[in-house]
Amino acid sequence: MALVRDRRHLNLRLPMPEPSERRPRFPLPLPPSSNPSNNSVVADFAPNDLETLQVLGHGNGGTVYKVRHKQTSVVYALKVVHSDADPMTRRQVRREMDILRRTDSPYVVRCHGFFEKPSGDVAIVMEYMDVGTLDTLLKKNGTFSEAQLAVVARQVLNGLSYLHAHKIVHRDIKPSNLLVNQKMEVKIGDFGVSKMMCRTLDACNSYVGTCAYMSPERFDPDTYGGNYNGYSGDIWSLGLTLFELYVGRFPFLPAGQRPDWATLMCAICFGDPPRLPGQASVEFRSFIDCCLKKESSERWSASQLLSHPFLSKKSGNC
Ligand SMILES: Nc1ncnc2c1ncn2[C@@H]1O[C@H](COP(=O)(O)OP(=O)(O)OP(=O)(O)O)[C@@H](O)[C@H]1O
Repeated sequence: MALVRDRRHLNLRLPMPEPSERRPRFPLPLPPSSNPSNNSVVADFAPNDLETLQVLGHGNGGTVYKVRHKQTSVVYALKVVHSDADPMTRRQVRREMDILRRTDSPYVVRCHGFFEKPSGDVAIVMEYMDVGTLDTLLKKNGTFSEAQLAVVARQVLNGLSYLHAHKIVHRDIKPSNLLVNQKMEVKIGDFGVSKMMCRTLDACNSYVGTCAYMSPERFDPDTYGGNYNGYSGDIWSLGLTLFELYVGRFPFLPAGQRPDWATLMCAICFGDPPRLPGQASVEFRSFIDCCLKKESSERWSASQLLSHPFLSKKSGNC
């Protein structure tokens, strides 16, 4: 049985090693991007260029700091994975670097550079998102209105549409991986368990990511869509994320119930998709239904959802 790490409420990860991805460690500098037209800025940073201001958070992949570039005073977020991290965590941060250096979208958190310290610590310099995550906002301000969710959904779908067009599956869409800034821009972050699909029929390992947000076909590919390719799994996770931001709690479990892996898996695979409360509009209900189709082949794609009527709701600040 997979290792279940229950670090905090609803953050159940199933970090299974992926045999196809057991690549040897490579020293920095990283291999060049396969996309020569990529103009995302991956600058030269040295550890001494940056001054640490505060800790922003801890994830499975390491610690994220708010830092300031000493010469330019520009503030960044610095994700550091320490040299003593387990091999899987180090593999994840290298995968995250590999993906971030290939992405260039206003809807994906921007990467400004990488470095490896002589101690073996590996660091990613990222754009600083000064509000935090959608999870932070939910805890601070309470639930989101439909108009706010339409704004969030449009931005995340633009990000997913970009990633999927570049054959990148995120595999861990959830409120704490969607970053927000003061301009109310929402960007996809944390690519630690993401995957670049090299071939059209590449299978996607089912047991990575946060299991609470996993789609039925990740647990049971034969019943819910056969060849699991991952793209529609990101849409399921987005549907659950928006649902949670609307009702203020994770949809599959009664309020206050502590989740365990088996209960969640049964609810996701054998139960009906969750239903929004009665006051939800027809458009929102339809949008969530299109994301939460249990049969993965019936789920709408990111580009289809971008033309769903729910997204034309009048905008509202997060
Ligand atoms: N670019 C960023 N700007 C501002 N804060 C950030 C940024 N990236 C991450 N953070 C903060 O650091 C925290 C930890 O991020 P990290 O990506 O390491 O893990 P996580 O997504 O919270 O957890 P997990 O690894 O379990 O998914 C985030 O929850 C967020 O609060």
